[in-house]
Amino acid sequence: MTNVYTTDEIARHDNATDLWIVIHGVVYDVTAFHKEHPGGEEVLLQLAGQDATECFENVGHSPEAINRREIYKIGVLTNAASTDKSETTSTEIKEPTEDEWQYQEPKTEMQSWSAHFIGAVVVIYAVIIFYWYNKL
Ligand code: HEM
Repeated sequence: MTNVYTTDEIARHDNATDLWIVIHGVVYDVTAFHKEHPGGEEVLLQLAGQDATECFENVGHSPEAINRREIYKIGVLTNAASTDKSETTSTEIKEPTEDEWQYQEPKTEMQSWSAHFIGAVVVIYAVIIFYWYNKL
């Protein structure tokens, strides 16, 4: 069964000899890894015992880094701690799916098919105007 941790519990693992971080609600023990982290040990030390999701995503880690992350997974963050402060005794927390762990590109307002459609209309108009001018 997956281990479930509270933010308070995770916060206790905040140093070089005991270093946990949270990414997308998943808890990683990177004690053994932080010294060999290609991005430097400092960044991981600064976020020790905390949620490192934003930093992890901002860097735009490679798929290799995302896969490597799995080696250090030790459990998940309890929903009670991440969403609200209410007490819960349930340990049956849904494990995030592979999709939830992957970095998702922010959804743009305009879907790509409509962008292509508008692009095509602009091109058609440009061709019509071009021929129209050449006929004059
Ligand atoms: C278990 C967690 C992590 C793993 C396994 C990991 C792994 C890696 C790997 C393999 C790279 C080399 C580049 C790449 O393949 O993308 C890298 C680079 C880097 N990482 Fe991480 N990383 C983790 C967490 C973090 C966090 C939480 C931060 C932010 C605080 C961070 C910041 C960076 C930076 C700044 C680089 C350098 C990027 C560059 O040079 O372009 N990493 N990491």
